Amino acid sequence: MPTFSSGFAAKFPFALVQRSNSFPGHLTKFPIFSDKKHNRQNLTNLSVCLLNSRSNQNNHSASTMEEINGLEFDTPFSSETKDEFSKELEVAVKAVHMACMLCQRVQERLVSETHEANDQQVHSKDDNSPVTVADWSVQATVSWVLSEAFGSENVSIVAEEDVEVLSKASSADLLKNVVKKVNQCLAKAPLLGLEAPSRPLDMREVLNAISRCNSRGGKSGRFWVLDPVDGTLGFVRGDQYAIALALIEDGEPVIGVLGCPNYPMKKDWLSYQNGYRRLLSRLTSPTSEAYAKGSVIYARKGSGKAWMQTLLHGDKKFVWPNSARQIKVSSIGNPAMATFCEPVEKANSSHSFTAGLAHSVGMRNQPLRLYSMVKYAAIARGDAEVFMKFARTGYKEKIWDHAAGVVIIEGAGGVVTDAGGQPLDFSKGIYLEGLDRGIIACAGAGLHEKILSAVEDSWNSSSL
Ligand SMILES: Nc1ncnc2c1ncn2[C@@H]1O[C@H](COP(=O)(O)OS(=O)(=O)O)[C@@H](OP(=O)(O)O)[C@H]1O
Ligand SMILES: [Mg+2]
Repeated sequence: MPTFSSGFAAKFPFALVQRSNSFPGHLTKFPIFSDKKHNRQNLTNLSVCLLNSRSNQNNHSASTMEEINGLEFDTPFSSETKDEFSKELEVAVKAVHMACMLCQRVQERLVSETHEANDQQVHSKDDNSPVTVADWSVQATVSWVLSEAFGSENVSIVAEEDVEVLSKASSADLLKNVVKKVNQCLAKAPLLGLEAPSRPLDMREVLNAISRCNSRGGKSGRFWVLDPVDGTLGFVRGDQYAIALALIEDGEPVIGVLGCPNYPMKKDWLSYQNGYRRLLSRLTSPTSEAYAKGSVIYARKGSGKAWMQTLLHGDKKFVWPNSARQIKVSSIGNPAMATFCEPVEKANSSHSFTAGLAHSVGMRNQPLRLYSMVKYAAIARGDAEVFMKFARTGYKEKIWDHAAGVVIIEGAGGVVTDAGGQPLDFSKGIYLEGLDRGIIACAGAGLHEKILSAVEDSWNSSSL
């Protein structure tokens, strides 16, 4: 049910409301009141509410967009408009909420422990990238939840982690810790309306849940894609990270869910990279509104919408779809006002090339450097206008680092392509095969075109 601020009601005095699902159907004008009670009476049983904007929706002033972004909808999928993939979406969102709770707990400990204790929590994979107890625990938890909901024979998952390190004899304590975290997390399933296991899972069952995620993707059929902790560096540094889950059908991502446990409620806090948590706790009290952080963002392909929910706290129950708020990309099209985001690590994307591109299109703001797919979330929430990533030649982007983000940005009204303007191809296995140079996501088509042509102009003279 939407609620409206008095400012919004003054600007948009009525809503066009559709009584049936036959779009555009019979539209009726309903006055908008600034109090919940009147709107509730007015809008009960009405399935679609089209806001009567006096101006073009894509052309709102910043203050108007804030007000639209601030609308509370607690029924993104009403019973009358049940859509394809609605059960998949519901289960995926709930699984990601659970994963967020698990990660928050692990990160709290990681950042509060001594360096020596931390060394035992962070492990190295063969490629030297870091992995923590949270990566395996989230992968086991999400795999178990999806298998329970849809039957393990129907669930195919591509995910980042395997059980190689965990299965070594020297990893016995680590495995015990993972099993403990998974069981603690699954015990909370009833809070989300999901079933908890009838008894705690044992080591074998946890290892099975992790290694079940061994799909290699492909161009036909349905599979899930999971990055249990994206931005592991940010995670271990007490900074931004994300849990990313997507569903791919016949090579196309159809559902995207991003858990962003440290996404601050205030946009300004996003720019404090490194030591984000320390800074936040120094400047605000844990009870203040600014401290409140964390969201789960999701979208379903073709719905033209993206949604955001705040994280669960304490023993509060979650009743789907809980309180979801629609999010939209920024309406800023002028490069001089736009902000671009990019990976924190120079090794993951050329900062000098993106700085040159930004300068040539007239972007003047400092880049927002964020770990993980929180960058996709920032574009979808309207907190930045452009995301660019240009990895070194030879690096192959993985599908789990992008699938959820693409669905969400598109749902929020933005555009994501490679640097040649082609959609990302999720149908070729675990890599984004054929990716042309880099990834460019934008709030609007105008900015996107400008950056694509800047890439064409400067690529040959770059060292990439
Ligand atoms: N060399 C290189 N170039 C480009 N990308 C790489 C590279 N190495 C790894 N990765 C993948 O990038 C994921 C992290 O990307 P981010 O955008 O979060 O980078 S950064 O940490 O902010 O610098 C990271 O995801 P996680 O491993 O889940 O953290 C990797 O999948
Ligand atoms: Mg990743």
